[in-house]
Parts: sequence; C-alpha cells; structure tokens
Amino acid sequence: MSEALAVEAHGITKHFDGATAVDGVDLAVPSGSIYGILGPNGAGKTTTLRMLLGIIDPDSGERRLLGAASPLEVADRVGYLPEERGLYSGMNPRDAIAFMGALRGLPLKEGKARATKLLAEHDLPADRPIRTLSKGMAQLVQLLGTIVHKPGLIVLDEPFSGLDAINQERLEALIRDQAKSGATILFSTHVIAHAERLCERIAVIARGKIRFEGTPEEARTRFPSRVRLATRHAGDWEKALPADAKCESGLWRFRLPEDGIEPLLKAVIEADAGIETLAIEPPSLHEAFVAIVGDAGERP
Ligand SMILES: Nc1ncnc2c1ncn2[C@@H]1O[C@H](COP(=O)(O)OP(=O)(O)OP(=O)(O)O)[C@@H](O)[C@H]1O
Repeated sequence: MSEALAVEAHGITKHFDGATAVDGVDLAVPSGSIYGILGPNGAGKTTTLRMLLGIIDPDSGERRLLGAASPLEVADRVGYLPEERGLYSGMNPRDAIAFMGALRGLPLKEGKARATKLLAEHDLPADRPIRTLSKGMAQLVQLLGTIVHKPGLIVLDEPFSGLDAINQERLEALIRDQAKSGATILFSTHVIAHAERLCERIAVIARGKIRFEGTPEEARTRFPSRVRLATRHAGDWEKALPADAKCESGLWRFRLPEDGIEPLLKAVIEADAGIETLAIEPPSLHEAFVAIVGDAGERP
C-alpha cells in the first residue's frame, strides 16, 4: 500500500441482517484528487464511506486512510460531511464551525478566527442562530465546519443534495478550491453532472459492487457514440439507417454503427438528400452511468 493513495480499500464487505450491503469493494483514491463514488439509491455508497472512515468496521477486507491502517488514528486529518445533516440550531455559525473544528483537535480560539474568515469569504452570516438560516445556508455552514481544521482528506456524503442550483455551484467552487490547496476530496453522489464536472476519477457502485472505475472519459468511451442526422429530403437512403434509428421532428438519432458512419453518408450523398445536421458524440456520463448500473440490475 503506497502513500500516493489517500484512501485504499481491498475487498471490504459488509452484511446487515444477512443481506450484503457492500460486497468486496476495492478503491484507490490518488492523493490530491477529486474522486466520486457514484451509485443509485441503496447501492452501498454510505456504508462504504463509513467503513473507510472507521465509523463501522468491515466484516472482511482492509482499508487504509492517509497511510494509516486504523482510520481513527488519522481522524484529525479528515473532514466528514455525513448524509444526515444537523447542527445545533441555537448556535451561531461561527461557534458551530469552531465546535466542529474542536472535535477534530483544532483549538477553539483558532477555530473561531478561521470560522469568521471562512464565513465572510463565503458571504454567510456569523452571528445569527442557525435556525434562522435557510437549509442550503446551514448546509454550507456545516461544510465549512467540515474543512475548518484544514483536513488532508475531505469525505462528503451526497454533499449536493438539498442545495439549489446557485448553492450547488458554490459548493463545486469550494471543492475545487480545497483540491487546489492540496486536499483529497472523496464524495458520493447519484447526480452525475457534478461528478462529470469535478472528478478526475470515479467509481460506479451498484448492488454493493464496483461496476466501473476510471476517468469519466473512460466511462463514456466504453459505450458507442451517438449520431444525430437531419437532411433536407427523405428518400431511399433511409434504408441504410441502422435498425435502432429513431426520428423526431426530422432529426434521426442512432448509435454509431460498428462499421462507422461512412456507408450511410455515401447513401445520403448519392441520394443528394442535403445534410442539415450531422453530429457524432460519445454518450454523456449520465448515459454511461445508466448503462453501467442497468447492467448490474436492481437489488432484489
Ligand atoms: N445500519 C443498517 N442496517 C441495515 N441495513 C442497512 C444499514 N445501513 C445500510 N443498510 C442497507 O444497505 C444497503 C446499502 O445502503 P447504503 O446506505 O450504503 O446505500 P447508498 O448507496 O448510500 O444509498 P442512498 O443513496 O439511498 O443513501 C441498503 O440496502 C440499505 O438498506
């Protein structure tokens, strides 16, 4: 196991009441990267993160966090935003952030000073009771509490859920900033767009198993490209379209045939059909995700 990896897991497995929640998961999160664990509801993301962090122990398998075999040894160098959010509603954001830092070994006075700065930088109030903040604001405050002790590893469980589009963008920016200053970010999500924009690498988990691991680009190029084609004239050339081709408002959509687009193009040109639109694009990460998860089937 090498220190170039912030997080490593080898065959971690967890059963609950006889059912297998996580089944032999291997992970290798490079230090300094933004890494996404993607999966549908119930796939095993939260259970995996909890095992990595040492909140629960795996039934079998090994994990290593920031080089330590026991995750709790490095707890002060880790920040964790759990899926269940919650801050003391009577506290103000400055105290809540300082309190969260203190739980990770940051002296309270230093925590308050950092909290004041962080809140100002993120345009959030410092002194109002948390109960008077919007849900999105409170979530951002909790996130600042997760990073106030400057952890080398930041683990976020579904950090985007419950945030509106503006706050989602703020969170994306914050994640990028943390990565720029050298932290490793590991987050789970079932919203693919965030992972597509942020992650250097992703793992797709479904029914407790890793179904794909690699870059978002590698996930997309595992599947055939999509073609969009519109012409001025219909005609016999349409017989050269592949069997899966569908037409909507004059626009044909189909998978790029294995022998390429050229035989079809030849037919279109010979028929003088007049090409108006021709685009060949790899599938989106969302489409790749649906295909990968679909192959794994539903949890019984
Ligand atoms: N403490 C527990 N006791 C019993 N079953 C559990 C427990 N925690 C998780 N499970 C089950 O393990 C499976 C994986 O759950 P987990 O919460 O890890 O998935 P997830 O990918 O995080 O899903 P979601 O996105 O819905 O939170 C589910 O079938 C869930 O019901």
